[in-house]
Amino acid sequence: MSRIVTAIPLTRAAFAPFGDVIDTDCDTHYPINQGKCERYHDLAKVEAAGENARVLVSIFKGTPYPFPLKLEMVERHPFGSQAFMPLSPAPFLVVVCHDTPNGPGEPHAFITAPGQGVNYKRNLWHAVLTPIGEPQDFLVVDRGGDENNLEEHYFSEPWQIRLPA
Ligand SMILES: NC(=O)N[C@@H](O)C(=O)O
Ligand code: NI
Repeated sequence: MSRIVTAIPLTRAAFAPFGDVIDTDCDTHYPINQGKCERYHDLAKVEAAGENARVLVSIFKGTPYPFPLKLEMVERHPFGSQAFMPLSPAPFLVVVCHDTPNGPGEPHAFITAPGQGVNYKRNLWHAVLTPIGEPQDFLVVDRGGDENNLEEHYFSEPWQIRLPA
């Protein structure tokens, strides 16, 4: 079986089983501040569970990866969601897997549009933050708390993730 996956453009519909797309292409927006600001409202479901759970807001300064990407590992966060919102208008790679009785299944790869972010559902298998071509900073919203919130899975054989032509 080929272990090559080519990324497709990120859309709300395609990503819905995995989490939320964070962008302004939505109908949940309305003016605030006497019309001087437009609020794009409630774009992602933030989950934070466990003892002393709280929501964290952080900045990740990501280093780009070479492509095609050699995907050896995916991870998940059993106690919370994780959102990545780029602070610069460049695409990045999103790779997610459904869980199976034998661990993560085949990777699904998406390339974001410039300015699009994602929110991974709680306990979703995903590749680590993967900028493309240049360093990129992200605002990250995820969970803090007492329990260990990181589980890693190393594939028996790596996958190759390609960018669209
Ligand atoms: N470990 C960490 O904070 N980052 C990862 O969860 C990631 O998804 O990049
Ligand atoms: Ni993560």
